[in-house]
Amino acid sequence: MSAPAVIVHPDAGLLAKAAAARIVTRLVDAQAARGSASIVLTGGGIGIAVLAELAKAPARDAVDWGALDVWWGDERYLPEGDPERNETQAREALLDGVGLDPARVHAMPAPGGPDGGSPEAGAERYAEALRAAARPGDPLGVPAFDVCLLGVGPDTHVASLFPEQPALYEEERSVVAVHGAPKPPPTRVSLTLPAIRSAAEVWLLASGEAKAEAVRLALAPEAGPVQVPAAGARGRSRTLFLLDRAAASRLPEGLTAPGLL
Ligand SMILES: O=C(O)[C@H](O)[C@@H](O)[C@H](O)[C@H](O)COP(=O)(O)O
Repeated sequence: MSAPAVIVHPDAGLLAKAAAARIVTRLVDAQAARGSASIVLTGGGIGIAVLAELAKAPARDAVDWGALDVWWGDERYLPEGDPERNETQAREALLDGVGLDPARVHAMPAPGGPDGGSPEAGAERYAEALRAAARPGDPLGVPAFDVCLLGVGPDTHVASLFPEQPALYEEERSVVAVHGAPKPPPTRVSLTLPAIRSAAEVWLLASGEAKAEAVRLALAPEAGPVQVPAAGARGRSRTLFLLDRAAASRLPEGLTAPGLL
Protein backbone atom coordinates (compact mmCIF):
# COMPACT_ATOMS: atom_id res chain seq x y z
CA MET A 1 0.00 0.00 0.00
CA SER A 2 1.23 3.47 -0.89
CA ALA A 3 1.93 6.17 1.68
CA PRO A 4 -0.47 9.07 1.20
CA ALA A 5 0.51 12.40 -0.34
CA VAL A 6 -1.43 15.54 0.61
CA ILE A 7 -2.37 18.23 -1.90
CA VAL A 8 -4.13 21.33 -0.59
CA HIS A 9 -6.13 23.78 -2.69
CA PRO A 10 -7.30 27.21 -1.45
CA ASP A 11 -11.05 26.44 -1.48
CA ALA A 12 -13.67 23.82 -2.35
CA GLY A 13 -14.33 25.26 -5.81
CA LEU A 14 -10.69 25.06 -6.84
CA LEU A 15 -10.38 21.62 -5.24
CA ALA A 16 -13.24 20.34 -7.42
CA LYS A 17 -11.77 21.92 -10.57
CA ALA A 18 -8.26 20.66 -9.88
CA ALA A 19 -9.48 17.14 -9.08
CA ALA A 20 -11.51 17.12 -12.31
CA ALA A 21 -8.43 18.11 -14.31
CA ARG A 22 -6.44 15.42 -12.50
CA ILE A 23 -9.06 12.80 -13.49
CA VAL A 24 -8.75 13.80 -17.17
CA THR A 25 -4.99 13.34 -17.09
CA ARG A 26 -5.19 10.07 -15.18
CA LEU A 27 -7.75 8.54 -17.55
CA VAL A 28 -5.99 9.81 -20.71
CA ASP A 29 -2.71 8.31 -19.48
CA ALA A 30 -4.38 4.99 -18.67
CA GLN A 31 -6.10 4.84 -22.05
CA ALA A 32 -2.88 5.71 -23.87
CA ALA A 33 -1.20 2.81 -22.10
CA ARG A 34 -3.99 0.21 -22.24
CA GLY A 35 -6.69 1.44 -24.59
CA SER A 36 -9.20 1.60 -21.77
CA ALA A 37 -9.55 2.93 -18.22
CA SER A 38 -11.68 2.41 -15.14
CA ILE A 39 -12.83 4.77 -12.42
CA VAL A 40 -14.73 4.28 -9.17
CA LEU A 41 -17.08 7.14 -8.31
CA THR A 42 -18.19 8.33 -4.91
CA GLY A 43 -21.27 10.16 -3.69
CA GLY A 44 -21.45 13.17 -1.41
CA GLY A 45 -20.94 16.88 -1.88
CA ILE A 46 -17.37 17.13 -3.08
CA GLY A 47 -17.55 13.84 -4.98
CA ILE A 48 -20.44 15.07 -7.11
CA ALA A 49 -18.98 18.59 -7.38
CA VAL A 50 -15.87 17.06 -8.98
CA LEU A 51 -18.05 15.33 -11.59
CA ALA A 52 -19.89 18.56 -12.32
CA GLU A 53 -16.54 20.31 -12.87
CA LEU A 54 -15.38 17.42 -15.04
CA ALA A 55 -18.44 17.93 -17.24
CA LYS A 56 -17.26 21.52 -17.83
CA ALA A 57 -13.52 20.81 -18.06
CA PRO A 58 -11.97 22.21 -21.28
CA ALA A 59 -10.03 18.97 -21.89
CA ARG A 60 -12.99 16.75 -20.95
CA ASP A 61 -13.22 15.02 -24.30
CA ALA A 62 -9.57 14.09 -24.35
CA VAL A 63 -10.98 11.12 -22.42
CA ASP A 64 -12.28 8.38 -24.71
CA TRP A 65 -15.57 8.03 -22.82
CA GLY A 66 -16.54 4.96 -24.85
CA ALA A 67 -13.49 3.14 -23.47
CA LEU A 68 -14.14 3.88 -19.81
CA ASP A 69 -15.57 1.54 -17.19
CA VAL A 70 -17.48 3.39 -14.46
CA TRP A 71 -17.97 1.70 -11.08
CA TRP A 72 -19.22 2.96 -7.73
CA GLY A 73 -17.57 2.74 -4.33
CA ASP A 74 -20.96 2.66 -2.69
CA GLU A 75 -24.63 3.22 -3.29
CA ARG A 76 -27.55 4.23 -1.22
CA TYR A 77 -29.98 1.30 -1.50
CA LEU A 78 -32.83 3.32 -2.99
CA PRO A 79 -35.04 2.75 -6.06
CA GLU A 80 -33.50 3.39 -9.46
CA GLY A 81 -33.79 7.07 -10.34
CA ASP A 82 -34.19 8.17 -6.74
CA PRO A 83 -32.60 11.65 -6.52
CA GLU A 84 -30.66 10.57 -3.44
CA ARG A 85 -28.90 7.71 -5.23
CA ASN A 86 -25.21 8.36 -5.96
CA GLU A 87 -25.81 7.02 -9.46
CA THR A 88 -28.64 9.52 -10.12
CA GLN A 89 -26.50 12.42 -8.98
CA ALA A 90 -23.51 11.25 -11.01
CA ARG A 91 -25.64 10.87 -14.12
CA GLU A 92 -27.03 14.37 -13.71
CA ALA A 93 -23.61 15.88 -12.97
CA LEU A 94 -21.65 14.19 -15.76
CA LEU A 95 -22.44 10.70 -17.01
CA ASP A 96 -25.52 11.43 -19.09
CA GLY A 97 -23.65 14.20 -20.91
CA VAL A 98 -20.66 12.23 -22.21
CA GLY A 99 -20.44 9.34 -24.66
CA LEU A 100 -20.11 6.43 -22.27
CA ASP A 101 -20.84 2.88 -23.40
CA PRO A 102 -23.95 2.03 -21.34
CA ALA A 103 -22.66 -1.53 -20.95
CA ARG A 104 -19.61 -0.12 -19.18
CA VAL A 105 -21.54 1.91 -16.62
CA HIS A 106 -21.83 -0.50 -13.71
CA ALA A 107 -24.51 0.89 -11.41
CA MET A 108 -24.83 -0.71 -8.00
CA PRO A 109 -28.06 -2.61 -7.23
CA ALA A 110 -31.37 -1.02 -6.34
CA PRO A 111 -34.50 -2.44 -4.70
CA GLY A 112 -36.97 -3.71 -7.27
CA GLY A 113 -34.18 -5.04 -9.46
CA PRO A 114 -33.36 -8.75 -10.03
CA ASP A 115 -32.22 -9.21 -6.42
CA GLY A 116 -35.66 -9.58 -4.87
CA GLY A 117 -35.09 -6.51 -2.72
CA SER A 118 -32.10 -8.09 -0.99
CA PRO A 119 -29.05 -5.82 -0.71
CA GLU A 120 -27.01 -8.95 0.11
CA ALA A 121 -28.02 -10.53 -3.20
CA GLY A 122 -27.32 -7.23 -4.91
CA ALA A 123 -23.87 -7.05 -3.35
CA GLU A 124 -23.09 -10.56 -4.56
CA ARG A 125 -24.25 -9.69 -8.08
CA TYR A 126 -22.00 -6.62 -8.09
CA ALA A 127 -19.09 -8.72 -6.88
CA GLU A 128 -19.81 -11.07 -9.78
CA ALA A 129 -19.67 -8.15 -12.23
CA LEU A 130 -16.32 -7.12 -10.74
CA ARG A 131 -15.00 -10.68 -11.06
CA ALA A 132 -16.12 -10.76 -14.72
CA ALA A 133 -14.23 -7.53 -15.38
CA ALA A 134 -11.08 -8.53 -13.53
CA ARG A 135 -7.98 -9.46 -15.47
CA PRO A 136 -5.78 -12.42 -14.55
CA GLY A 137 -3.72 -11.40 -11.56
CA ASP A 138 -6.08 -8.67 -10.37
CA PRO A 139 -6.31 -9.00 -6.61
CA LEU A 140 -9.48 -10.48 -5.06
CA GLY A 141 -11.10 -10.88 -8.48
CA VAL A 142 -11.57 -7.11 -8.66
CA PRO A 143 -10.34 -4.98 -11.56
CA ALA A 144 -7.26 -2.92 -10.76
CA PHE A 145 -9.19 0.36 -11.04
CA ASP A 146 -7.07 3.19 -12.42
CA VAL A 147 -8.52 5.55 -9.85
CA CYS A 148 -10.92 5.15 -6.95
CA LEU A 149 -12.49 8.39 -5.71
CA LEU A 150 -13.64 8.52 -2.10
CA GLY A 151 -15.34 11.27 -0.15
CA VAL A 152 -14.50 11.33 3.57
CA GLY A 153 -17.21 11.60 6.20
CA PRO A 154 -16.78 13.67 9.38
CA ASP A 155 -16.60 10.32 11.24
CA THR A 156 -13.81 9.22 8.83
CA HIS A 157 -16.06 6.87 6.83
CA VAL A 158 -15.30 6.24 3.17
CA ALA A 159 -17.76 4.69 0.72
CA SER A 160 -20.32 3.17 3.10
CA LEU A 161 -17.69 1.82 5.49
CA PHE A 162 -18.52 3.42 8.82
CA PRO A 163 -16.30 3.17 11.89
CA GLU A 164 -16.54 -0.04 13.93
CA GLN A 165 -19.14 -1.56 11.59
CA PRO A 166 -18.94 -5.25 10.51
CA ALA A 167 -18.08 -4.36 6.89
CA LEU A 168 -14.67 -3.15 8.04
CA TYR A 169 -13.67 -6.65 9.13
CA GLU A 170 -14.39 -8.09 5.69
CA GLU A 171 -11.26 -9.51 4.11
CA GLU A 172 -12.74 -11.97 1.58
CA ARG A 173 -15.68 -10.33 -0.16
CA SER A 174 -15.32 -7.31 -2.45
CA VAL A 175 -18.86 -5.96 -1.97
CA VAL A 176 -21.14 -6.04 1.05
CA ALA A 177 -24.57 -4.87 2.10
CA VAL A 178 -24.58 -2.30 4.91
CA HIS A 179 -27.45 -1.93 7.38
CA GLY A 180 -27.92 0.71 10.03
CA ALA A 181 -25.58 3.22 8.40
CA PRO A 182 -25.38 6.36 10.57
CA LYS A 183 -25.57 8.48 7.43
CA PRO A 184 -29.00 8.10 5.82
CA PRO A 185 -30.23 6.07 4.14
CA PRO A 186 -29.45 3.26 6.56
CA THR A 187 -29.24 0.52 3.91
CA ARG A 188 -26.40 0.67 1.43
CA VAL A 189 -24.11 -1.41 -0.73
CA SER A 190 -20.37 -0.79 -0.52
CA LEU A 191 -17.02 -1.92 -1.77
CA THR A 192 -14.93 -3.31 1.07
CA LEU A 193 -11.46 -2.05 1.98
CA PRO A 194 -9.74 -4.93 0.14
CA ALA A 195 -11.68 -4.00 -3.02
CA ILE A 196 -10.79 -0.31 -2.61
CA ARG A 197 -7.15 -1.31 -2.15
CA SER A 198 -7.15 -3.11 -5.50
CA ALA A 199 -7.16 0.34 -7.13
CA ALA A 200 -3.87 1.54 -8.54
CA GLU A 201 -4.65 4.99 -7.16
CA VAL A 202 -7.00 6.01 -4.35
CA TRP A 203 -7.90 9.69 -4.09
CA LEU A 204 -9.61 10.84 -0.89
CA LEU A 205 -11.50 14.10 -1.34
CA ALA A 206 -12.44 16.38 1.56
CA SER A 207 -13.46 20.00 1.85
CA GLY A 208 -14.58 22.17 4.75
CA GLU A 209 -13.72 22.63 8.41
CA ALA A 210 -16.11 19.82 9.38
CA LYS A 211 -13.70 17.32 7.80
CA ALA A 212 -10.48 18.67 9.34
CA GLU A 213 -10.46 16.28 12.31
CA ALA A 214 -11.38 13.29 10.13
CA VAL A 215 -8.53 14.14 7.76
CA ARG A 216 -6.10 14.51 10.65
CA LEU A 217 -7.14 11.10 12.00
CA ALA A 218 -6.97 9.48 8.57
CA LEU A 219 -3.34 10.59 8.22
CA ALA A 220 -2.29 9.83 11.79
CA PRO A 221 0.27 7.00 11.76
CA GLU A 222 -1.44 5.19 14.63
CA ALA A 223 -4.91 5.19 13.01
CA GLY A 224 -6.44 1.76 12.46
CA PRO A 225 -8.94 1.09 9.64
CA VAL A 226 -11.70 -0.22 11.89
CA GLN A 227 -11.83 2.94 13.98
CA VAL A 228 -10.73 5.19 11.08
CA PRO A 229 -11.86 3.65 7.75
CA ALA A 230 -10.23 6.44 5.72
CA ALA A 231 -6.90 5.28 7.18
CA GLY A 232 -7.39 1.94 5.44
CA ALA A 233 -8.13 3.41 2.00
CA ARG A 234 -4.82 3.17 0.17
CA GLY A 235 -3.94 2.61 -3.48
CA ARG A 236 -1.53 -0.02 -4.70
CA SER A 237 0.75 2.57 -6.28
CA ARG A 238 -0.55 5.96 -5.12
CA THR A 239 -2.78 7.52 -2.46
CA LEU A 240 -3.72 11.18 -2.59
CA PHE A 241 -5.55 13.31 -0.09
CA LEU A 242 -7.06 16.12 -2.18
CA LEU A 243 -8.16 18.81 0.26
CA ASP A 244 -9.10 22.40 0.55
CA ARG A 245 -7.39 24.58 3.17
CA ALA A 246 -10.27 24.20 5.63
CA ALA A 247 -10.16 20.40 5.55
CA ALA A 248 -6.35 20.50 5.90
CA SER A 249 -6.40 22.99 8.77
CA ARG A 250 -5.62 20.45 11.51
CA LEU A 251 -2.74 18.72 9.78
CA PRO A 252 0.73 18.93 11.31
CA GLU A 253 3.04 21.31 9.47
CA GLY A 254 5.20 18.65 7.87
CA LEU A 255 2.31 16.97 6.04
CA THR A 256 1.52 19.76 3.64
CA ALA A 257 3.61 21.80 1.27
CA PRO A 258 4.72 25.08 2.89
CA GLY A 259 2.65 28.15 2.11
CA LEU A 260 -0.52 26.26 1.29
CA LEU A 261 -2.06 26.61 4.74
O1 LIG B 1 -23.14 7.72 -0.16
C1 LIG B 1 -22.45 8.64 0.28
O2 LIG B 1 -22.88 9.53 1.00
C2 LIG B 1 -21.00 8.74 -0.10
O3 LIG B 1 -20.55 7.77 -0.89
C3 LIG B 1 -20.16 8.97 1.13
O4 LIG B 1 -19.10 8.07 1.30
C4 LIG B 1 -19.65 10.39 1.00
O5 LIG B 1 -18.62 10.43 0.02
C5 LIG B 1 -19.12 10.91 2.31
O6 LIG B 1 -20.16 10.78 3.27
C6 LIG B 1 -18.73 12.39 2.18
O7 LIG B 1 -19.86 13.10 1.78
P1 LIG B 1 -19.84 14.71 1.80
O8 LIG B 1 -18.73 15.08 0.83
O9 LIG B 1 -21.19 15.13 1.32
O10 LIG B 1 -19.52 15.12 3.21
